Amino acid sequence: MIEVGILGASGYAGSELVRLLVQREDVQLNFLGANRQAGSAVSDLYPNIYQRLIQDYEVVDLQDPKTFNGLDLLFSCLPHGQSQAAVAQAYQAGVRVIDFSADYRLKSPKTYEGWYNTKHAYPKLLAEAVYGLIELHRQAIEKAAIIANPGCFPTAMLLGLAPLTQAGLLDGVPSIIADCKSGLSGAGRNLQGHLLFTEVNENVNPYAAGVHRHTPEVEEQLHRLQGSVQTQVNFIPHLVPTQRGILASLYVQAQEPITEDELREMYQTFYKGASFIRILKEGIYPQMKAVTGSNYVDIQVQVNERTGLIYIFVVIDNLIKGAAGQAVQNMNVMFNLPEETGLTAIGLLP
Ligand SMILES: NC(=O)C1=CN([C@@H]2O[C@H](COP(=O)(O)OP(=O)(O)OC[C@H]3O[C@@H](n4cnc5c(N)ncnc54)[C@H](OP(=O)(O)O)[C@@H]3O)[C@@H](O)[C@H]2O)C=CC1
Ligand SMILES: CC(=O)N[C@@H](CCC(=O)OP(=O)(O)O)C(=O)O
Repeated sequence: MIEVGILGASGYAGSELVRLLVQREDVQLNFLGANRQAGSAVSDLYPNIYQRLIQDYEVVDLQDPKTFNGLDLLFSCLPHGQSQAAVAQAYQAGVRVIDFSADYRLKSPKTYEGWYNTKHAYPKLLAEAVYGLIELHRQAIEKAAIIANPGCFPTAMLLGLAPLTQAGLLDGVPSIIADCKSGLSGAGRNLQGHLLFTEVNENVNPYAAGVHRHTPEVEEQLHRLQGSVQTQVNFIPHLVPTQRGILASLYVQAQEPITEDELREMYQTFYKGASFIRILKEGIYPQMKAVTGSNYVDIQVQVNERTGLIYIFVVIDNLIKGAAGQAVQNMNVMFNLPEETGLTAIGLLP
């Protein structure tokens, strides 16, 4: 039995994690932490899991050593900034932790402070954290004490760009365009900004173009693959009126000729054995809906021989592969379980 505790269980990402874990016989939920929702019943807030959970959300005191008694793993689904101390306390108590926030994703405290306008109080711990993208860092994840679960947009962008980068096809490319769309649950339950139905329904708009905080996260990972600081990412997120889902459309100027068949084969080879990556057949474009409710990642590649541009399209469910599903995948690998355990549901379509 894996005994886990969840902080931020009442949020969208945390509740998706609860939904995935209550269906597991080999996982025990020791506590479900919350802030404003503390004291309310889980099933009042999330009636979809009504019959499974009768416990209430609670305020979790991480200063109390009893909190960590018997705990094998802490999930922190807190907002960035709030997670820093929680992760450090779990680490100091010898409990492994998976952090959903961005607090431990960047290796440089200076970069973190620059993009998040928050000082990092535990800069030494950044070296301990493993970036939890299993398709790239499996071996380190197996042994990790701290997992920095990747951001939802970076998950889609990096899975789309990794094969190309690994093959050296991004070398010498000064910049790429990452045109991304996200559903509304990406903003969390505690509504950031003006996500009123009347404003977002039947509407699409870009935001934070070129200045979104996921930019350094993607660049840092790409540069690790490139072996040096090279390609810059123009990341332009858009809000679309879906509940869930991310579509990343990535545009890269090819430096040398490559055919679409060669490119597709390169992706198939790179992701051979990757349980959740589906490289689609020629002519089929990925759709958000096809992965909604699942941990799958659908990818298509295309070469425009006229313009020399490579197109890569990636879809994920932001709350599953972009958050809770990826975290469960990491947990499975950390505890020597088959990676797919509890994650094999397929998407909901229509
Ligand atoms: N939504 C998404 O698609 C994704 C989210 N993430 C990351 O996951 C984390 C959670 O995001 P999300 O679920 O969307 O956000 P929500 O706003 O929906 O949830 C935030 C959670 O944190 C709790 N919380 C906030 N402040 C405190 C505090 N001071 N003490 C204790 N609990 C607190 C809230 O409790 P309460 O509601 O009771 O106040 C709630 O449970 C973030 O770091 C986010 O960046 C990562 C990938 C994708
Ligand atoms: C639609 C929307 O608002 N999305 C959020 C994504 C937030 C998120 O989930 O952040 P992490 O993945 O870094 O944890 C945003 O753009 O800020």
